[in-house]
Amino acid sequence: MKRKDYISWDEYFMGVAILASKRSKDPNTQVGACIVDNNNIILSTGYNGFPFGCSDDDYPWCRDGEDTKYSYVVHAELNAILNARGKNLKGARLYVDLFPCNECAKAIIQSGIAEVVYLYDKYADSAATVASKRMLQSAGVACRKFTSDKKSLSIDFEK
Ligand SMILES: Nc1ccn([C@H]2C[C@H](O)[C@@H](COP(=O)(O)O)O2)c(=O)n1
Ligand SMILES: [Zn+2]
Repeated sequence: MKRKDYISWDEYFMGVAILASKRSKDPNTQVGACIVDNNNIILSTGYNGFPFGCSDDDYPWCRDGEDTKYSYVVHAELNAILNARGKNLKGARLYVDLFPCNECAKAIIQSGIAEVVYLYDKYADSAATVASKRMLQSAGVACRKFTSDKKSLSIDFEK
Protein backbone atom coordinates (compact mmCIF):
# COMPACT_ATOMS: atom_id res chain seq x y z
CA MET A 1 0.00 0.00 0.00
CA LYS A 2 1.31 3.48 -0.82
CA ARG A 3 2.43 5.99 1.82
CA LYS A 4 -0.23 8.38 2.97
CA ASP A 5 1.85 11.16 4.48
CA TYR A 6 3.45 12.43 1.28
CA ILE A 7 3.40 16.22 0.73
CA SER A 8 1.01 17.97 -1.67
CA TRP A 9 2.19 19.74 -4.83
CA ASP A 10 1.56 23.09 -3.15
CA GLU A 11 3.61 22.07 -0.09
CA TYR A 12 6.40 20.79 -2.35
CA PHE A 13 6.66 23.95 -4.46
CA MET A 14 6.23 26.37 -1.57
CA GLY A 15 8.88 24.31 0.23
CA VAL A 16 11.22 24.78 -2.75
CA ALA A 17 10.52 28.54 -2.72
CA ILE A 18 11.28 28.73 1.00
CA LEU A 19 14.43 26.67 0.54
CA ALA A 20 15.56 29.07 -2.22
CA SER A 21 14.97 32.00 0.17
CA LYS A 22 17.57 30.50 2.51
CA ARG A 23 20.19 31.53 -0.07
CA SER A 24 19.32 35.21 0.35
CA LYS A 25 21.88 37.42 2.12
CA ASP A 26 19.27 40.04 3.02
CA PRO A 27 19.43 40.36 6.81
CA ASN A 28 15.83 41.57 7.12
CA THR A 29 13.66 39.73 4.58
CA GLN A 30 14.52 36.57 2.69
CA VAL A 31 12.23 35.78 -0.25
CA GLY A 32 12.23 32.75 -2.53
CA ALA A 33 10.22 31.92 -5.66
CA CYS A 34 9.55 28.78 -7.68
CA ILE A 35 7.90 28.68 -11.12
CA VAL A 36 6.08 25.52 -12.16
CA ASP A 37 4.37 24.43 -15.38
CA ASN A 38 1.00 22.72 -15.84
CA ASN A 39 2.65 19.30 -15.55
CA ASN A 40 4.08 20.23 -12.14
CA ILE A 41 7.59 20.49 -13.52
CA ILE A 42 9.81 23.16 -11.97
CA LEU A 43 10.88 25.68 -14.61
CA SER A 44 12.92 28.01 -12.43
CA THR A 45 13.70 29.30 -8.95
CA GLY A 46 15.06 32.55 -7.56
CA TYR A 47 15.68 34.54 -4.40
CA ASN A 48 16.29 38.19 -3.57
CA GLY A 49 19.86 39.27 -4.11
CA PHE A 50 22.16 41.62 -5.97
CA PRO A 51 22.83 41.25 -9.71
CA PHE A 52 25.80 39.20 -10.98
CA GLY A 53 29.05 41.04 -10.38
CA CYS A 54 27.64 43.16 -7.53
CA SER A 55 29.27 41.74 -4.43
CA ASP A 56 27.12 40.78 -1.43
CA ASP A 57 29.98 42.11 0.69
CA ASP A 58 30.40 45.49 -1.01
CA TYR A 59 26.84 46.62 -1.74
CA PRO A 60 24.64 47.88 1.10
CA TRP A 61 22.09 45.73 2.92
CA CYS A 62 20.68 48.62 4.96
CA ARG A 63 17.07 49.81 4.64
CA ASP A 64 17.60 53.47 5.54
CA GLY A 65 20.05 56.21 4.64
CA GLU A 66 21.46 57.54 1.41
CA ASP A 67 22.46 54.28 -0.21
CA THR A 68 20.14 51.37 0.50
CA LYS A 69 19.61 47.82 -0.76
CA TYR A 70 16.43 48.93 -2.56
CA SER A 71 18.47 50.52 -5.36
CA TYR A 72 20.25 47.26 -6.13
CA VAL A 73 18.39 44.14 -5.05
CA VAL A 74 16.69 41.93 -7.64
CA HIS A 75 13.49 40.53 -6.20
CA ALA A 76 13.00 36.78 -5.93
CA GLU A 77 10.13 36.70 -8.42
CA LEU A 78 12.05 38.66 -11.08
CA ASN A 79 15.13 36.51 -10.53
CA ALA A 80 13.02 33.37 -11.02
CA ILE A 81 11.56 34.79 -14.25
CA LEU A 82 15.02 35.79 -15.52
CA ASN A 83 16.55 32.47 -14.43
CA ALA A 84 14.00 30.70 -16.64
CA ARG A 85 16.17 31.99 -19.51
CA GLY A 86 13.39 32.51 -22.00
CA LYS A 87 11.46 29.29 -21.29
CA ASN A 88 7.77 29.64 -22.08
CA LEU A 89 6.07 30.68 -18.82
CA LYS A 90 2.57 31.00 -20.32
CA GLY A 91 0.06 29.41 -17.94
CA ALA A 92 2.72 28.73 -15.28
CA ARG A 93 2.27 29.04 -11.51
CA LEU A 94 4.58 31.10 -9.35
CA TYR A 95 5.08 30.17 -5.69
CA VAL A 96 6.56 32.91 -3.54
CA ASP A 97 6.76 33.42 0.18
CA LEU A 98 5.97 37.18 0.04
CA PHE A 99 3.22 38.76 -2.08
CA PRO A 100 4.81 40.27 -5.23
CA CYS A 101 5.44 44.02 -5.47
CA ASN A 102 4.20 46.17 -8.36
CA GLU A 103 7.45 45.83 -10.35
CA CYS A 104 7.41 42.06 -10.10
CA ALA A 105 3.69 42.06 -10.93
CA LYS A 106 4.52 43.75 -14.24
CA ALA A 107 7.06 41.04 -15.07
CA ILE A 108 4.69 38.27 -13.92
CA ILE A 109 1.93 39.57 -16.18
CA GLN A 110 4.16 40.14 -19.20
CA SER A 111 5.72 36.68 -18.92
CA GLY A 112 2.32 34.98 -19.06
CA ILE A 113 2.32 33.46 -15.57
CA ALA A 114 -1.31 32.59 -14.79
CA GLU A 115 -1.32 32.08 -11.03
CA VAL A 116 0.52 33.38 -7.99
CA VAL A 117 0.53 31.33 -4.79
CA TYR A 118 1.90 33.32 -1.85
CA LEU A 119 2.63 32.54 1.76
CA TYR A 120 2.37 35.90 3.48
CA ASP A 121 1.49 39.49 2.69
CA LYS A 122 3.36 41.55 5.27
CA TYR A 123 3.35 44.72 3.13
CA ALA A 124 -0.36 44.46 2.21
CA ASP A 125 -0.99 48.13 3.01
CA SER A 126 1.93 49.49 0.97
CA ALA A 127 1.32 51.38 -2.28
CA ALA A 128 3.45 48.79 -4.11
CA THR A 129 1.28 45.87 -2.99
CA VAL A 130 -1.98 47.73 -3.64
CA ALA A 131 -0.79 48.57 -7.19
CA SER A 132 0.41 45.00 -7.67
CA LYS A 133 -2.98 43.53 -6.74
CA ARG A 134 -4.74 46.00 -9.02
CA MET A 135 -2.58 45.06 -12.03
CA LEU A 136 -2.69 41.31 -11.36
CA GLN A 137 -6.47 41.43 -11.10
CA SER A 138 -6.84 43.51 -14.29
CA ALA A 139 -4.59 41.08 -16.15
CA GLY A 140 -6.49 38.03 -14.91
CA VAL A 141 -3.61 36.55 -12.92
CA ALA A 142 -5.15 34.45 -10.14
CA CYS A 143 -3.70 35.00 -6.65
CA ARG A 144 -4.27 32.68 -3.74
CA LYS A 145 -2.83 32.35 -0.28
CA PHE A 146 -1.01 29.10 0.38
CA THR A 147 -2.74 26.82 2.86
CA SER A 148 -1.65 23.57 4.44
CA ASP A 149 -2.64 21.50 7.43
CA LYS A 150 1.08 21.34 8.29
CA LYS A 151 2.93 24.02 10.23
CA SER A 152 6.35 22.98 8.97
CA LEU A 153 8.37 20.50 6.93
CA SER A 154 11.79 19.33 7.99
CA ILE A 155 14.83 18.27 6.00
CA ASP A 156 17.41 15.89 7.42
CA PHE A 157 20.92 15.57 6.01
CA GLU A 158 21.42 12.33 7.88
CA LYS A 159 19.26 9.23 7.38
N1 LIG B 1 7.77 40.34 -3.23
C1 LIG B 1 9.02 40.70 -2.82
C2 LIG B 1 9.19 41.76 -1.94
C3 LIG B 1 10.46 42.07 -1.53
N2 LIG B 1 11.50 41.37 -1.98
C4 LIG B 1 12.84 41.65 -1.45
C5 LIG B 1 13.43 42.97 -1.61
C6 LIG B 1 14.30 43.11 -0.37
O1 LIG B 1 15.52 42.38 -0.52
C7 LIG B 1 13.47 42.45 0.67
C8 LIG B 1 12.53 43.39 1.38
O2 LIG B 1 13.26 44.06 2.37
P1 LIG B 1 12.57 44.76 3.61
O3 LIG B 1 11.96 46.04 3.11
O4 LIG B 1 11.52 43.83 4.16
O5 LIG B 1 13.69 44.99 4.57
O6 LIG B 1 12.71 41.48 -0.04
C9 LIG B 1 11.31 40.32 -2.85
O7 LIG B 1 12.28 39.64 -3.25
N3 LIG B 1 10.08 40.02 -3.27
ZN1 LIG C 1 9.15 42.65 -6.43
